[in-house]
This record gives sequence, structure tokens and C-alpha cells, in this order.
Amino acid sequence: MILVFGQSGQVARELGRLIPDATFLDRAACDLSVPTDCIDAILYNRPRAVINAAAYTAVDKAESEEELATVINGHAPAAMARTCDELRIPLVHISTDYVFDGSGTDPRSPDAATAPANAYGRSKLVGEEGIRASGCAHAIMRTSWVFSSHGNNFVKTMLRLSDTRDMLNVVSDQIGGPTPARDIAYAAMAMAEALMVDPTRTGTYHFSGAPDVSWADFAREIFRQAGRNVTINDIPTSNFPTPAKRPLNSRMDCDSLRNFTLRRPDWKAALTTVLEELDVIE
Ligand SMILES: NC(=O)C1=CN([C@@H]2O[C@H](COP(=O)(O)OP(=O)(O)OC[C@H]3O[C@@H](n4cnc5c(N)ncnc54)[C@H](OP(=O)(O)O)[C@@H]3O)[C@@H](O)[C@H]2O)C=CC1
Ligand SMILES: Cc1cn([C@H]2C[C@H](O)[C@@H](COP(=O)(O)OP(=O)(O)O[C@H]3O[C@@H](C)C(=O)[C@@H](O)[C@H]3O)O2)c(=O)[nH]c1=O
Ligand SMILES: [Mg+2]
Repeated sequence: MILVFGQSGQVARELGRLIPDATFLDRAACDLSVPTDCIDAILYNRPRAVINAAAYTAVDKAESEEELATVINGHAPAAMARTCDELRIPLVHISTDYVFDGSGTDPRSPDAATAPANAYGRSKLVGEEGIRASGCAHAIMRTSWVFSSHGNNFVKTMLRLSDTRDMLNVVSDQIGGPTPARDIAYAAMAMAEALMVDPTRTGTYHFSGAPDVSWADFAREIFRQAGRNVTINDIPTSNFPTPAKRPLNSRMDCDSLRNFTLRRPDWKAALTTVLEELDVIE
């Protein structure tokens, strides 16, 4: 059996479709703000592999709740990893482009220096470091700009705003790869399977949708496909103040995905499917 932390989140829901026989732990079954509960959950379920799809993902709110975010995104995954090491089972964990400072314009490779610019990014980095220190077989999959038909994401925010607005200001100087949650679920499973056979594939991998675009370009493609007439004004990040600072360059070098015969997903095609699921298009 595969044990998944998370049930209602974007990636957890897609894992639910892909591997319905897995055991999914919602917050009531295991609250990550109590890391020892993660240990108990793994020992109780005795899985073949663990996928952590739960996290504190409210980027702006994390600025005022960094301690809680650090327990959920940092200490809980570290506790999972130590238990996975004891049981000699692999852990697949999902991390973020926000562990980088976003300087420059080149795609970041997995071994590039981390330097998070916000509390959420720092909390996710604590998780990465705890997992590496545990010695367990693991894949840390860094992804970015996740979207799907469930939960909160940029696609749903844009569609909601367009109900009342025909013009939106969207930042055009943050560049990254929008990533379909469905493809993340598939990749997480591929990594878990590979690690069960060959734990030496342990490492940190980048997985983001192609091509890289700005949030403004992403918004334009959403409304183009949705057939909605919404004007997107390109604005610099400085004109969209938020509590948390976001990296400008979220481009990720995903070449090492070849280790798992995976490739960057085509986010525009996946967006069509998501808009169909949302009944925005037929
Ligand atoms: N969303 C994005 O754009 C990106 C996400 N990631 C990473 O991908 C992973 C999956 O993200 P995504 O699916 O979008 O996340 P969501 O925000 O959609 O879901 C987060 C999940 O974590 C659960 N959760 C939050 N706090 C706790 C807690 N204290 N105890 C137990 N469960 C908790 C939530 O449960 P509940 O429903 O009960 O709140 C929810 O199921 C995360 O590791 C995230 O950091 C990486 C890059 C981009
Ligand atoms: C709603 C809105 C947002 N924006 C900007 C703000 C921000 O820079 C960008 C995206 O907004 P979001 O709130 O979706 O961004 P955010 O929640 O920061 O998204 C991040 O979530 C975490 C969990 C990750 O790990 C990251 O990879 C990334 O996906 O768009 C506009 O410019 N105009 C708007 O009308
Ligand atoms: Mg958000």
C-alpha cells in the first residue's frame, strides 16, 4: 500500500484518481502541525512508500505564521523521512520554486544554491533539508505554479475575477512554468515506483510545465481558451504589493527527469482539460 499525506489538496486529489487504492490521510487523520502524528501514521499503516502531498501553501499568510508553516512544511516531512528510513521505504516529497531567490534569467538546476525570499519558501527548505539529513530513500520534486480543477489556484482565481471584471492587472516580470496537478501526481507515482526498485535514485528533481511564461501570459491563455474577453494589463511586481516577496525567475532546469523517463508536461493542453472539468468549456 502507498500512504499519502493529504486528501483534499490539488495534488492529493489527483493522486486519488490515479491510485485510488492508496491510503489518504486528511487533516483529521493526521495533522502535520503535530509531527509525531506523522510517525505514528506511517508505523500504523506500514506502507511500501510514502508520498507527502500536504503542506501549508498560503504564501502571504505564512509571513505572519512562519512558526506554524515551519512545523507543517519543515518538521513534519523530516519526521516522515526519519520513519521511512527506519522502515527502509522511500518518501516522495513535493517542494517549490520558492526555495530560490529568483535572481537572473537562467533555468535553475536542482543543485543550484537555495535562498528563499519568503517565509513559505524558508519553511519548505527546512523540509528539504530534514529529508536529506534523514538518510531515507527519497525524491524531492520541486514544482511550481500548480493548477487543477480543485482547490485554490491561479486559474480559478482568474476565472472568478472575470465574473465581475473585464480588465485585470497581472504581473509580467515573474516567469515560471505552470504545472498541472495531474502530471505531478503521475510523476510522484513514477518516482515512488522507481525508488522502491532502486533507492540509489534518491535526489532532488525539478518538474514544471512547459513553456515558461509570465503570470500575465498565463492569464491571457486562460481567457483565450475560456473564450472570455478579458484585457490583461502587464504590470511590474512593484505595482502589485503583497505581504510575501515572490521570486522573479522561477524557471527550472528539468533535465534530470530523464532519470525517470519523465518530461515537462505541456501546460496549455492540460489547461484545456481543467477548463472542461470546470464546465467553462465543452
Ligand atoms: N500550489 C502551488 O502552486 C504549489 C505547490 N507546491 C507544493 O506542492 C504540494 C501540494 O500542493 P497543493 O496540492 O497545491 O496544495 P493545496 O494547498 O491544494 O493543499 C494542501 C493540502 O495540505 C493539507 N494540509 C494543510 N495543513 C495541514 C495540516 N496541518 N495537517 C494536515 N494536512 C494539512 C490541506 O488540507 P486541508 O484541505 O484540510 O486544508 C490540503 O489537503 C505542497 O507540498 C506544496 O508546497 C509546490 C509548488 C507550487
Ligand atoms: C490575483 C492576481 C495575482 N497576481 C499575481 C500575484 C502573484 O505574483 C501571481 C500569482 O498569484 P498567486 O496568489 O496564485 O501566487 P502564489 O500563491 O504565490 O503561487 C505560489 O504558490 C506556492 C504554494 C508555490 O509553491 C509557488 O510555486 C506558486 O504557485 O500573480 C496579479 O498580478 N494580479 C492578480 O489579479
Ligand atoms: Mg496561492
